[in-house]
Amino acid sequence: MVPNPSRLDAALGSQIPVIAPSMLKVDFADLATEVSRLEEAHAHLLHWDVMDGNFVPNLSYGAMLIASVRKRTSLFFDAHLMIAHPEKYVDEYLAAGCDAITVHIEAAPEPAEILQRIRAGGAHAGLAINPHTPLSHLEPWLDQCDLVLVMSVQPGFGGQKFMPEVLDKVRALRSRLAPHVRLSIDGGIGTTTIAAASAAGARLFVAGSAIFDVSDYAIAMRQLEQLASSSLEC
Ligand SMILES: O=C(CO)[C@H](O)[C@H](O)COP(=O)(O)O
Ligand SMILES: [Fe+2]
Repeated sequence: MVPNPSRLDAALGSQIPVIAPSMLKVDFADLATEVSRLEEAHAHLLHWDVMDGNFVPNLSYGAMLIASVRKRTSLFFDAHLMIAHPEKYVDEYLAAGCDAITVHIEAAPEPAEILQRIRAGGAHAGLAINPHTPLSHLEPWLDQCDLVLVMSVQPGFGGQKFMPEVLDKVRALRSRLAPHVRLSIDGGIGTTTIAAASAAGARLFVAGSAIFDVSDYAIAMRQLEQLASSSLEC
């Protein structure tokens, strides 16, 4: 299956909040079933957390696994590359069928070429920013991005506590710096935090524990969606 960027628009609508299940807490022994359960729960996309044990102190999976799941589903694939030297690997993620590929500004401080390569490969290009990195590092590249992912935990692990101080970044991006970019927030998003993230301007909400720690994924996702929708900033 080839990447199809227009499906992000279909998935996101204009300003409709979208929940992005993080494929970090799935049952990897039964991955195909997990993907079917998410499809049945009306997930629009899958968020793939790629960790290299170098850029972050944890190791997850890579392009081979994503490519094998690509054969089973047409869901939008949102790859979050928490890896050093992403320029060496981005082509593998394009070939694996990712529809959006996000690299960290801390791993690619001069990302123009990599963003251009992602777009040329037919995918949406995203930049992620860690909680303690100033927004000024992102600013020169915002007009070359389709997505910005604001980390609301230190990247590397699921199940961490949401850092409310990152909401200032979300607000600045939304209101001033990048009002047209799809704003994603990742880490500690759940029923007690999603409303604040939505009110600040996030529209794509990555959630791991808040979905996979609940037995019914559909109920978990619907509740998050409702909380996000009822708190949209004006
Ligand atoms: O990028 C990530 C971690 O680096 C994950 O997407 C994130 O942690 C999701 O998990 P949770 O919702 O449990 O915080
Ligand atoms: Fe992530």
